[in-house]
Amino acid sequence: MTKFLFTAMTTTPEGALKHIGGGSLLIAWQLDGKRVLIVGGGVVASQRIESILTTDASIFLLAPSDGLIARTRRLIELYPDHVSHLDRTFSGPEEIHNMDMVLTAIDDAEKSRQIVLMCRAAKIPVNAADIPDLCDFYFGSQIRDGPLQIMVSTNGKGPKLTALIKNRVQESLAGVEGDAIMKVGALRKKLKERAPGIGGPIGQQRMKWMSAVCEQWKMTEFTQLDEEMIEKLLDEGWNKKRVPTIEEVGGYRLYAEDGASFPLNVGLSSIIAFCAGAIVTVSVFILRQRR
Ligand SMILES: C[C@@]1(CC(=O)O)c2cc3[nH]c(cc4nc(cc5[nH]c(cc(n2)[C@H]1CCC(=O)O)[C@@](C)(CC(=O)O)[C@@H]5CCC(=O)O)C(CC(=O)O)=C4CCC(=O)O)c(CCC(=O)O)c3CC(=O)O
Ligand SMILES: NC(=O)C1=CN([C@@H]2O[C@H](COP(=O)(O)OP(=O)(O)OC[C@H]3O[C@@H](n4cnc5c(N)ncnc54)[C@H](O)[C@@H]3O)[C@@H](O)[C@H]2O)C=CC1
Repeated sequence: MTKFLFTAMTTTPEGALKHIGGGSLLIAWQLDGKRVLIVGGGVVASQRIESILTTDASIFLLAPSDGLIARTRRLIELYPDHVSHLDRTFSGPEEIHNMDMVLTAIDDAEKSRQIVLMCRAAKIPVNAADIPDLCDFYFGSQIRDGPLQIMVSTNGKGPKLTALIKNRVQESLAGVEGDAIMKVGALRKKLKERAPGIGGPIGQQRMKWMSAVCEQWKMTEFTQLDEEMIEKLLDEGWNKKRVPTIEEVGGYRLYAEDGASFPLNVGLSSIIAFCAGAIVTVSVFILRQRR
């Protein structure tokens, strides 16, 4: 099945056309400086706050104090610069005025529907936790590691399964990806300084070289990059139109596999040291017993 989906994404347009419709657009929505209204203060609202806190949006949490669960209350206390509590029940269309996004998470389906319709009239994107059919977009199960963001969605068909599939994806990660991406980001920034310009032949060359480096280096090798090594990688690589190895830029090939959590050389020497220590301890113990 996975293969099938990949095929649809990567082969000819005719192949992709077979799978048109029925899905959602998966995008990373930038909310910097935007105003997000969350209506409700229960379990789902607290999850919504946590999701939106990963962005740079201003959150307005509209719910009566006596309906807040402890987690929501705590989030309001912890992040006063990001979350403003509006202590009341939803009163009418003026509540959505100037909002860029609205999320309802209330235990009142009729009110939720009314809020959605108000948002629709005002052209404000809206998610109603209890009415999938009326949502402009769905939430999904998320994995986050710095700039790495992975979302699993079943398009409203099986929310619990999203969490289980997310766990499987999480298990397949080495835990170094976020760090590696940060370093790749720093490398791309320096490359653009060295070879500036948007598009054109220089843009093509930059993309080709960056893609080649990403393909040939391991994730764990990227994590070693510091400013000095980045300069060397650009001197020896970009300037000479080739991809140097990690050793050539002053790093070392530490890991047997991307997922290995200890350096091979340190790992081996630790094992030898451990075995030697164990032999000495056992010998001393046996000698003492004999006396
Ligand atoms: C359509 C959608 C709208 C939206 O909320 O955006 C929606 C709708 C509904 N969920 C309901 C139930 C449950 N939702 C969860 C959990 C999650 N639900 C999430 C998303 C979504 N839920 C959107 C579609 C996502 C998709 O399919 O890809 C997750 C992924 C993200 C998040 O909410 O942040 C988060 C897991 C996060 C994580 O753990 O990683 C659990 C399990 C649990 O709580 O442990 C249950 C109980 C078990 C079950 O029903 O599966 C019901 C009530 C159904 C009823 O009354 O029977 C409705 C309304 C309905 O379906 O009518
Ligand atoms: N999308 C999802 O993942 C899930 C959705 N749900 C649905 O989400 C909804 C919320 O679930 P929970 O957070 O568990 O509910 P909850 O009962 O814990 O919280 C409801 C909150 O809404 C507030 N509220 C009610 N009417 C309000 C109004 N008019 N104005 C402002 N605040 C109001 C209450 O004070 C309370 O804080 C339910 O309809 C539930 O069926 C439930 C589980 C998962």
